[in-house]
Amino acid sequence: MDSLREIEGKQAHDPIFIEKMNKSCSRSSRCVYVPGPLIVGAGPSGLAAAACLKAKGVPSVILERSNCIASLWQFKTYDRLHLHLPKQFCELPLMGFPTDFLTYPTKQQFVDYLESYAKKFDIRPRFNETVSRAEYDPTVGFWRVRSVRSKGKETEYVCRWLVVATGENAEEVVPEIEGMGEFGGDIRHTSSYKSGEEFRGKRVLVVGCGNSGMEVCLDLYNHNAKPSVVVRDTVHILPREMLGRSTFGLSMWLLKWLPMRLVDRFLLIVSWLMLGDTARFGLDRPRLGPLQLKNLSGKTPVLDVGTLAKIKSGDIKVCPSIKCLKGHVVEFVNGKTENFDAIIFATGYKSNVPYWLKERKMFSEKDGYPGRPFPNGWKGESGLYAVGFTKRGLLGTSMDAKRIAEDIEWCWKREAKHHFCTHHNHHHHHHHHG
Ligand SMILES: Cc1cc2nc3c(=O)[nH]c(=O)nc-3n(C[C@H](O)[C@H](O)[C@H](O)COP(=O)(O)OP(=O)(O)OC[C@H]3O[C@@H](n4cnc5c(N)ncnc54)[C@H](O)[C@@H]3O)c2cc1C
Ligand SMILES: NC(=O)C1=CN([C@@H]2O[C@H](COP(=O)(O)OP(=O)(O)OC[C@H]3O[C@@H](n4cnc5c(N)ncnc54)[C@H](OP(=O)(O)O)[C@@H]3O)[C@@H](O)[C@H]2O)C=CC1
Ligand SMILES: O=C(O)C(=O)Cc1c[nH]c2ccccc12
Repeated sequence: MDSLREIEGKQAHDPIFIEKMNKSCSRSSRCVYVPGPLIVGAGPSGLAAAACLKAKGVPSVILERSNCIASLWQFKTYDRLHLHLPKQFCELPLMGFPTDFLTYPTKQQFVDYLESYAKKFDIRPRFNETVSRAEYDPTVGFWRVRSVRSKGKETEYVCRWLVVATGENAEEVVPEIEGMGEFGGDIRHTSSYKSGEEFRGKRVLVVGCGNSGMEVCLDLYNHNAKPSVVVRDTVHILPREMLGRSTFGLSMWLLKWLPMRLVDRFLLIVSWLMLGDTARFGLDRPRLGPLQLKNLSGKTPVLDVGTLAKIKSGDIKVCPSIKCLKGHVVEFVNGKTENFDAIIFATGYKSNVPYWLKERKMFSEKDGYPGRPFPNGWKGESGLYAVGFTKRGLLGTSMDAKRIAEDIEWCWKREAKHHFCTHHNHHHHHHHHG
């Protein structure tokens, strides 16, 4: 709140911006000028970008649709979730995890870490503000960002830099299946699955065998539910650890010395020794190796935390694609039918950027990701940036955030110098309140 008052204060003092504002803010909505970058999304990516900017003396404003930071982690993940990459690969820039965290921090530990991260860098997002539209206005050289609050109140923010941090998991993906509306049981996405507790004794069909689907199956089994999993395609399952090290860490280390093809061969051999031939249980492997596939298509290998053993023992059944639903009956594409009490879609997420960002160059309309491949997706034109769209988890987020802050700092300092000699110099004599 204080930061906003300050912005409005500055705006009120600045004849140039009042003039621009009056000319352009034709809508009845409130208009706010943001002197630094505007960041959309207060997940790890938005926080990392704000912190890196702050460390370089650049103030920013974050708009977040939810009522707290890291809403994906706080509201849309299950209870038993831990980070599945070791902690050193999940730290944000400028502040490490506390030393007492174990290798794979719990989701609560990760959320606590993010809270103290926000506190340390004095990041106070504006909550309950959903960005519904953002467009570059070439006549004034600024981005116009419209946000909607709960009572339908609109604000138009005007800024020089726009940082997109809405994430790869902004909206749930649920397939259309014939008869879905009339299914007799509980039907939901993994984003609203908390624990197997409420499924005790129930027959549950989990659709999708990514990391979410596989772990939810195990959780259901541990709560004495009867889980089955739909596997429609090939999948790489790797043990989370091999040779006493994390598979991810070991892979990163080997990639320093060996080509990806050989590291993949190594991963597949060790996986075969540890897990056996997964195809025997209905889990065929893709033709490409796990790292090559991740690199080319973004498809993440499943890091097994015990699900495979339950598939082997027959406690978790593997099913083919669903053909249609009728009452409590699920018909599969192979013609077989089976009764279920609940269906959980572990079918993943998608970006929501094409819904609100009116821009055609940087982001692909099709999938809502930057068009340029890693590591060059972070920068667009006219002060547009993206953080956290690398398909490389929090490691990718950190890289993006650092680069963006460096880029904006350069521009910001140059502008500050320029303004200092002209009509904007009073900005720099203002004191911060609160
Ligand atoms: C179950 C699960 C486990 C994961 N585990 C790991 C892991 O162990 N290691 C790892 O590196 N990665 C992991 N990931 C990947 C995950 O993407 C990152 O951990 C991280 O959450 C990405 O941060 P982000 O800020 O980019 O996106 P998010 O965390 O999704 O944050 C984006 C924020 O933007 C907000 N937002 C969206 N649209 C708008 C809008 N229009 N207006 C305003 N605000 C908006 C959202 O409410 C949200 O708070 C996991 C993901 C999931 C789903
Ligand atoms: N412990 C951790 O740290 C965890 C991390 N994660 C991460 O979170 C992100 C999201 O993971 P997740 O939620 O698993 O989503 P993913 O997108 O990774 O997986 C979705 C799965 O659903 C399948 N699928 C999609 N549509 C259908 C359909 N119509 N019928 C059958 N299957 C379908 C996909 O298979 P197909 O290949 O055929 O498209 C894929 O296997 C990932 O980055 C993941 O690694 C998730 C859980 C735990
Ligand atoms: O949790 C995810 O899916 C991530 O985005 C990070 C990640 C998990 N497993 C991986 C394997 C290779 C590269 C990134 C990841």
